Amino acid sequence: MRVLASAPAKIILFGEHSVVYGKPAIAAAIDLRTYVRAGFNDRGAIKIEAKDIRVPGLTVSFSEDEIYFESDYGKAAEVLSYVRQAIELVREEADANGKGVTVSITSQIPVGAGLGSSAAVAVATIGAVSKLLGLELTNEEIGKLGHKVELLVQGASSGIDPTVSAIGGFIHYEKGDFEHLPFMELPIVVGYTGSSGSTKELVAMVRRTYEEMPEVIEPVLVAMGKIVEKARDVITSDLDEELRFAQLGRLMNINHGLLDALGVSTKKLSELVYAARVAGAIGAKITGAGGGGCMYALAPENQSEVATAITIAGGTPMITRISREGLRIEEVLP
Ligand SMILES: Nc1ncnc2c1ncn2[C@@H]1O[C@H](COP(=O)(O)OP(=O)(O)OP(=O)(O)O)[C@@H](O)[C@H]1O
Ligand SMILES: C[C@@](O)(CCO)CC(=O)[O-]
Ligand SMILES: [Mg+2]
Repeated sequence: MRVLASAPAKIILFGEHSVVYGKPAIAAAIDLRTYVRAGFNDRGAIKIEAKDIRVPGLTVSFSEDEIYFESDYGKAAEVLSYVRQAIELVREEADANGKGVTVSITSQIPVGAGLGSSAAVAVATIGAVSKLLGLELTNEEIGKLGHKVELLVQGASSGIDPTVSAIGGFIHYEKGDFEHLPFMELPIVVGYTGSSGSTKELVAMVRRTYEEMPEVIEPVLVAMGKIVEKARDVITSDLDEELRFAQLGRLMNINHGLLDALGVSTKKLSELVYAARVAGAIGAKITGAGGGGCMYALAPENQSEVATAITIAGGTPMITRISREGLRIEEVLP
């Protein structure tokens, strides 16, 4: 038997980092996906084939008649830890420890770019392997297992990324509980800096600053939580669209300033944010953990001008849509 599953990327509209401290956040699944194919092997081993991930530390040396491959095995294992933990958790749930499982991954999501590649790969792996092992899990349960994977690998995770990747759509999230917000088409442009940041390291960096000066950082996190509540009120209000976008844009700009204050912006991210605003976006901010990765801009009138400005500033623009669907079983073959 073989199973193919897919799970989407996400953007965090408001509330990244503060959500790790129990504050609310708003996120949406977007139409970039990670695909995981799972099957059995008879070696009793976990075998992972990850086609889109570069393994750091691989060295190949050539001599007259031999080719040597040398690899930093520690780093290779670390890079695959989300997938490995996901498979181990499902094998445990299914009482199938020791069962040989092979997974093969292909992904459209840039890695370490704030678009939830870690959550999508964990959720799609859990989806494919649970189906393979005959476990009946709801998408919500799979999101919770994805959260466990992120906690095991990163040490800290709010769970918002695996939740939105598993269930899809547009959500308000707080301490493990989520609520679907009314669906709205968001005229956004995502701008990718081309560099990556590790969520594990960025979350740990914010934690260190918080522990050094809680009296300074706590009010920043509280303000971020208030931004999210205000944004939810705007999204669910019956104000006309123009007014709603104008208010959301201002809230995005304030949220970006506070993320910068936490130290998770970079020169390039801020350049893309300002380039988008100058080109007419009504709001722009980092999305995800920062330290590189992506920003997004709200541009109801002029998505293509904003995309061009992001390109001129050295970024890669992506015009994406919200994905109503989360985890999807694409194919089950006997
Ligand atoms: N296609 C993939 N195949 C295997 N592992 C992947 C894949 N995509 C992501 N990962 C794992 O996820 C890690 C990146 O996760 P990280 O949380 O740091 O960034 P992100 O999820 O892309 O961004 P954010 O958490 O800010 O939304 C990679 O180093 C790798 O371990
Ligand atoms: C930085 C963070 O808030 C969002 C990463 O997409 C981490 C998390 O919520 O687990
Ligand atoms: Mg991640």
